Amino acid sequence: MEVGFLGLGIMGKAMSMNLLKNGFKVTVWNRTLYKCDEVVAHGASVGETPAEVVKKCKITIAILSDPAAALSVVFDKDGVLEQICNGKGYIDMSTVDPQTSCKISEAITSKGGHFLEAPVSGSKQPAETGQLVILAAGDKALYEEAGPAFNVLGKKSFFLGQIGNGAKMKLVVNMIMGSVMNAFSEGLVLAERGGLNPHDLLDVLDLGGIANPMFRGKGPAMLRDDYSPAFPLKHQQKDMRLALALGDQNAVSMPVAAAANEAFKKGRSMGLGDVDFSAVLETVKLLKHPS
Ligand SMILES: NC(=O)C1=CN([C@@H]2O[C@H](COP(=O)(O)OP(=O)(O)OC[C@H]3O[C@@H](n4cnc5c(N)ncnc54)[C@H](OP(=O)(O)O)[C@@H]3O)[C@@H](O)[C@H]2O)C=CC1
Ligand SMILES: O=CC(=O)O
Repeated sequence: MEVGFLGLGIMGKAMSMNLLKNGFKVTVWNRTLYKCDEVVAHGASVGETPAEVVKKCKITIAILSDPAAALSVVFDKDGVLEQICNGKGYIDMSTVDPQTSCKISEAITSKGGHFLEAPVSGSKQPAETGQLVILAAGDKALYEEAGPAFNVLGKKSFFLGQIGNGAKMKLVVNMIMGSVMNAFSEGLVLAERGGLNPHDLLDVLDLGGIANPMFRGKGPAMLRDDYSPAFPLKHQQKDMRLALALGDQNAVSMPVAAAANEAFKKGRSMGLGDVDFSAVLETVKLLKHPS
């Protein structure tokens, strides 16, 4: 199967490499062209524009930063809309809000194309090892057609019904993840300032009822101040912001998520937007040790 792939950031590069390794023919496009080099070295072709990729491929996948990027690649000059037509499918795996997904869906389907939103849960390493969780909604026939690609990219796919449900599920999951990361960061600092060994805290957490792969995976690096980006902090803050808007729309009070959003915003203001979201720990460390 020939697949188009738009966006070769942390996730897109890992996912397109996985498709190549598993025998898919892949044509890629990235706004910053040099980021295509590594996947081209592994056999990918390059399209000069999103439109050119869609023209060549029956199914095109995108995974881009945020709603503005997702909309730009579809609606701008040389964008997806210029070539999408009957018989072609477009799958947006970016984390966006349901309104953005609906706007893209309406535009694609008004041209006769098929659209699926399919944001993913799981980060750089699950993307590299094909262990993502795929949260799809929209065109069921396209979901089934994309099954062989989803089986390579993920360990489990969910079909959640109408457009918007995939985005909503992803935002709920990431709202919880961002809130938990803040509580974890406060715990690490509290343990250390309270005279405990934070490595002991990691061991204790790992044996109890709140044991968590995120604590196990990121905790030791956080204690070394190592924030190599797997999930950039700026994207986690975008997800908190979009989840809070969903809370607004549904009159759900979310004081914990609102506080977590503020902490990620603080992280951005400290210049931490491009490092891993676990760097929110630095916003807790900022508070002075009581004398
Ligand atoms: N990293 C992670 O752990 C996970 C991320 N996600 C979500 O997946 C998406 C991608 O994340 P990730 O790969 O980490 O992000 P990156 O920041 O590494 O990559 C972002 C991609 O979007 C492209 N892009 C940004 N703005 C534009 C624009 N205006 N027009 C065209 N292309 C644009 C970038 O192009 P360029 O190279 O030119 O800048 C790049 O290809 C996000 O929505 C994120 O929330 C979901 C699950 C896990
Ligand atoms: O969106 C981020 C993730 O780890 O999932």
